[in-house]
Amino acid sequence: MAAESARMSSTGSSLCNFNGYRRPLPLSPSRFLLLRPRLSSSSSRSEFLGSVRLSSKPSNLSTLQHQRRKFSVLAMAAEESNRAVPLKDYRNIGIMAHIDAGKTTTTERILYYTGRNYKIGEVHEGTATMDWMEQEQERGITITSAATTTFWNKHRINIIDTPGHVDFTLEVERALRVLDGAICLFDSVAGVEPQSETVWRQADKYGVPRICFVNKMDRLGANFFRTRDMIVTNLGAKPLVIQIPVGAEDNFQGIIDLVKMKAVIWSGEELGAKFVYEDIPADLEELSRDYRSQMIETIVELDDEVMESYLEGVEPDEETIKRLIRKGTISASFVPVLCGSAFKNKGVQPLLDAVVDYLPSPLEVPPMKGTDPENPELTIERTASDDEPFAGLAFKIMSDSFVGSLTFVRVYAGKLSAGSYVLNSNKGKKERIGRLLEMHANSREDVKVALAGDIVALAGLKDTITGETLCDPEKPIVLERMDFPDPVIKVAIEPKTKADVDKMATGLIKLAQEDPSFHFSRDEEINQTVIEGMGELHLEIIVDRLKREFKVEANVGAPQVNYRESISKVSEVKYVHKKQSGGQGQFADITVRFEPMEAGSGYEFKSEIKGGAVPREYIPGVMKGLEECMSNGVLAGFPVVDVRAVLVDGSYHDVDSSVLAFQLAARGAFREGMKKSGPKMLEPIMKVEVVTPEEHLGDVIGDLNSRRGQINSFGDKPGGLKVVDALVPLAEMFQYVSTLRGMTKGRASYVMQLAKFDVVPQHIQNQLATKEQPVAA
Ligand SMILES: Nc1nc2c(ncn2[C@@H]2O[C@H](COP(=O)(O)OP(=O)(O)OP(=O)(O)O)[C@@H](O)[C@H]2O)c(=O)[nH]1
Repeated sequence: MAAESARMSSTGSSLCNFNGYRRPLPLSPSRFLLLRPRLSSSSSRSEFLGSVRLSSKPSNLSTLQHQRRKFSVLAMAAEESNRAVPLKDYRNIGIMAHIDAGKTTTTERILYYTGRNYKIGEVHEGTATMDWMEQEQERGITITSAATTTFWNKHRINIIDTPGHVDFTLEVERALRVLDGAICLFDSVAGVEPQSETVWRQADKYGVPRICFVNKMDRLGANFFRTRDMIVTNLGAKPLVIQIPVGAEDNFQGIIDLVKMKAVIWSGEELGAKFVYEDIPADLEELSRDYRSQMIETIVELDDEVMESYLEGVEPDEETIKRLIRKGTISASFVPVLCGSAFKNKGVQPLLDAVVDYLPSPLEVPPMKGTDPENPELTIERTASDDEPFAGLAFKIMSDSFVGSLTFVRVYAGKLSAGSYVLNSNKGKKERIGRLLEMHANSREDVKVALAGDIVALAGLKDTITGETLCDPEKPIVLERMDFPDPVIKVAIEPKTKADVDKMATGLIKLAQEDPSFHFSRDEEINQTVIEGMGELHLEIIVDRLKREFKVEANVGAPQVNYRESISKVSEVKYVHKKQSGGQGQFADITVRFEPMEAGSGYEFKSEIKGGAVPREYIPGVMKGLEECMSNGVLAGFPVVDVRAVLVDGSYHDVDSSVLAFQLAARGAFREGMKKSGPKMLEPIMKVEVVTPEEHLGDVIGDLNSRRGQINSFGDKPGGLKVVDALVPLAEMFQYVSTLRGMTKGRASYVMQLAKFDVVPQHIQNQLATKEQPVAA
C-alpha cells in the first residue's frame, strides 16, 4: 500500500486558541442564522511542488485492523486491475470563457460526438442538455456548473460546464479547483473579452493547464489571427498555433492541422457532418509552413536531443511533436490554439483529440495536499491512486427533485463505495454514502464504486457542504479549502403569506448550502430576512428559485450595498463594567487595544493577558462581547472588518465577576474603542467595462462620471466599437443595464466585477448613518 506521507507546514492555524482567534467577516448587521467559517486561501499547484517530505505518520492500528487493511488492499488491487479506464486516460476538464462565447454549444457538440447525447439541444431554442435548470433555459445563460462524464478514443472525459456571467464567478472558481485542465473558448469576432481575462487569471491562480479554442469562425467579422494576438496582449500568454482556419465567415470550411500538415474539411454544417483529411489548399501552403515552423521552433526548446536533431535539419516526427506539445501545455510553457465553429459543427472532433493528446491526466498534476485534522501543523498529501486512503472534495451541492440533494465530489485518492461510511473531516462527522451517481447533465447512472480521478454525485449526504473534505475515517485529512468571496449586495425579502414562512426558511437554508457566495440572515426584532449575494442577477435567480423550487411567493425590497466599517488608527481603551443593585453585583475591568489590519483580514482576537489579570474562564466572555459588536459598527450599524482586538490587561472581583460581566465590558470597550480609532465606512468598488458604438461614447462617459465613476482607460474593439474601463461604486450601478440600453438604443454592453473596497465619501457616510436598513417592498 502506498505510504501516507506527512509534511510540516508553517501555516497551521489555531482556530480555537484565544491568541490568534479569527472569525468570519460579519456580513449582516443583525443576528445570524448562518455563520460561515472564513476559509484559508488555496495555494497554487506549483507552490506545492516546493514542499519538503519529512516523515511518515506512524500507524497505531491493531493487528486485526492490520489484517483487515491487508485484505482490503488486496481487494483494491483486484479492483484496480478491473478499472475500466486506466487513470492515465482520465481527463477532468472545464470549459470556460466570456458570456456567450459558446461554452454550452461546444459542450453539447462534445456530448453528441462522444455519443452520449442522441438528441442535441440548441441554446437559443432552450433545450440544451447542460443548461438543465429552467431559468437557464429561459434566459439562455448558464448559471450552474453541470458535471458530465463521457468517453472519447477510450479516454474518460469528465466535463464541467461553467457560467460566464460575473455574478457566478464562484462557480468558475469551484470548477477550477477540481479540474486538471481546461478549454478556454473565445468568440473569434470579439476576441479576448473581459470575462475571459478574469477566468484566465483564475486558471493561473490554480495552475490549470489549458488549450484555447477560437470559436464562431463562421460569424461575420471572424478573425483567428487577431484573437491569437489578443491572447498575447490581453492575457500575457504564449499561444502555440497548432491549427489555422480554412476560410472564415460564410466560407469557413475547416482547419489545417499543423501537426499532420493536412487540411481537415467538413462536407456540411449539419450535426454529424463528415470530415476528410486532404492536402493543404495551394493558397494556404505558405502560411501553413510558416506557422508549422513557429510551432516546431517553440516545442523543440523543451527537449535538447530533439533540438539538436532539428538544428541538424531533422524535423521531429508526429509522435514527438505531440509529446512535446503535451509537455509544454502541462508545464504551462505555452497554450495550444485551435479553431472552429461549434454551432456549424466544425472543429469539435479535433478539439476532443487535443483534450486527450495535450491536457493532463490526474497522474500528471501534483498530488493533493491537506492537513491532519488532529494536528493542523502537519501537511499530508494524497497522490492520485486507488491504493491511497480515500480523500475527496465536495465542490458543489445541488437540490434535486428526485433524491433531495446531490453532492458533487472529486475523488482525489482511494475509492468510494456505495453503502460505506466516510468521514467529513471538517466537521468530524461520519456520513453514509447512499447512492453514487455518474452524472450526465440531467440524466444519471448508478455506480457502485468511484475511484481516484472520478467526479461523482452523492445522494443523501446529511451534513456536508461545499468545500468540505470526505475521507477514509481511519486516515483523516482536511484538503485545502476553497476561497469564497463575501457578498457585496443585499435585499430584504418577506414571504407573501404566513404559510410561506417555513417554506422560505427551508428554501434559504438549502440554497445557502449549495452556494457559499449566498448568505442570509434574519432579524427577529424587526421581523426581517435579508439575503446577500454577488450581484443583482445572482439574487434575482435566488428569488426565482425560491418561487419555482420551494413554491415561496415573496416580496423583495430594493437592492442595497453591503457596506463595511473599519478603523484607521490604533487605540487603547480601559472599560470598567460595575453594577451594584442589591444581591450579587457585576464587575469586569478590561483594557483592549484595537488595531487596523490589512484589507480582507476580517476580524481577529488576541489575548496578551499575563499572570491571570483576567482569569482564563472570563476571556470567552470578552471574545463573545466583542464578536457580537463586530456585526454592528458604530457609524451606521454595518459589519466591522479588518480589525484586531487585543485584550491587554484587566482586573476582576472574586465574587462579582462573571462571564456575562466581561461580555458587557467588552461591548462597552468596543463602542469607545471604535470611536477613538477613526472609524470609516467602506463600499465595494466595481471594475466596469462598457463596449459602445463611438457615437454614444460621450453619453456613456458622462453617465459614468455622474455615478462617481473614475475612467481609467479607453480602447478600440473590432467593428468601430469603443471600450471604456472605469471604477464605479456598486451603489451607483443598480439598474445600470436599463440606463445603458436606453442611452445607446441597446447597442452597448457592459460587464463588471468587484475591484476593491474603498472609503465612502463623507457626505454619503452621513446619509447612510441616518438611513434605515433594507425593507421588503
Ligand atoms: N455563429 C455561431 N454562433 C454560435 C457558435 N457557438 C455558439 N453560438 C451561439 O452563441 C450563443 C451563445 O452560445 P452559448 O453556447 O450559450 O454560450 P455560453 O458561453 O455557454 O453562454 P453563457 O452560458 O451565457 O455564458 C448562442 O446563440 C449560440 O447558438 C458558433 O460557433 N457560431
